[in-house]
Amino acid sequence: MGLTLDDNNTLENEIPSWGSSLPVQNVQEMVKSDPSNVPEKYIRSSEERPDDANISPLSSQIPVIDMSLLSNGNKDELNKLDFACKEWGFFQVINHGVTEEMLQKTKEAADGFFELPLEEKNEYDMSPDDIQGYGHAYVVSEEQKLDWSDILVLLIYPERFRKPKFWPTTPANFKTIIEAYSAEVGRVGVELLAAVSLLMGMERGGMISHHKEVMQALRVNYYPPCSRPDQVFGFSPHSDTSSLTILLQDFHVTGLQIRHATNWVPVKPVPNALVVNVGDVIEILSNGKYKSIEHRVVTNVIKARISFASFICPADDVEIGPLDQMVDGHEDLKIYRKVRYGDYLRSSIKRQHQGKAHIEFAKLEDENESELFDSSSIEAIRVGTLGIILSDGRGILQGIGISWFHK
Ligand SMILES: O=C(O)CCC(=O)C(=O)O
Ligand SMILES: [Fe+2]
Repeated sequence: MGLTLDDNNTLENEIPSWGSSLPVQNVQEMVKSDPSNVPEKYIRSSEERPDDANISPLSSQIPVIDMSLLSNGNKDELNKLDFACKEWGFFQVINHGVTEEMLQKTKEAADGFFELPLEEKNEYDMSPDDIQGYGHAYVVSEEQKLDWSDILVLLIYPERFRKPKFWPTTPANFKTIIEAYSAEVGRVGVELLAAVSLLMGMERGGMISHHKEVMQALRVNYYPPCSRPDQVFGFSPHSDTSSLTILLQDFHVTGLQIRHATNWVPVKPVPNALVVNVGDVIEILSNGKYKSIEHRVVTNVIKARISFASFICPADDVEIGPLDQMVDGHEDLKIYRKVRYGDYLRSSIKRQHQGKAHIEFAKLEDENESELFDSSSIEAIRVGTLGIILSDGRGILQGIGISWFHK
């Protein structure tokens, strides 16, 4: 097959590939044909299920950040952001400048797409080697449990990475609206990263330059109603591999829950607010000071829910590791190693979502574990030695010895 130039004049095979997901049944269609059916593949084990006993009443304590104050350099608001990123890893943003009309139009565009007949939506089907398009993500084995949702993933920035074949042409204004909304979200992301830069001891532009070229991806999540919301997840517990995620959620249907201590806190919609969370990149750069919090989505019996997750990420070849100023120059305090962002992202996409397990890729050996094996704390008895003595013929001997010990 020859190379094709797309609408952005990019050779399609110059667009990096981040991974793929196995094709699975369309959930929206499954519910349409039999609303009471919940196949075994979606039913979680009793230890894993959404459990009402662990639901926290602290929803109203999730911090609300006023972006207009933040942009005007208000110190109290900056301190509030510091607290939010440290203690919650999640916050809602108000006065962000994205108009109510735009939020509404964005939701209508997605409603219009998901209402299309399956055959039409399938024109945007993810190809087997891609995570862009209409389908599912993080399905890596035939055995794993599945999420009660369908998704549409689009790479927005850099523009040359877009694949127009995945952009719905119905509703007719889908592209214009999603582009306009995403540009606004990009602006909010830059503003928030400027504030985070100040908190991490940099100039306002520090984080953005650290990203080299911001990559922004959009995942539109569609969660159909489910007759057994107590047994399934709309989205399995996970943390995001982004720097920041900016989420537009349904203002009437609650579904998102975030981990706080040992409980799960529902993120109750604040009208016209955007929900923002710290992603793994900021957790790694800040050496764990700012937390990329595990979150999950639960379903309900009555109403479908749509959310728009915009992921703000660094360029593929950016090295991410704890910034020196976050450990006061103490190398030994670093809990993460330096990794190439593209490698981090790819290693996480290869895995099934299992909370924060994927961040291990960037973890240095656990301090406590290494203490456990500190030789000074072990009284060992040498039980054997294997030695090899080599002579170079001039009487100079070299020895190699391997000893084994028993405590
Ligand atoms: O639907 C939501 O509220 C959250 C979605 C999410 O966590 C994600 O897309 O990464
Ligand atoms: Fe997420």
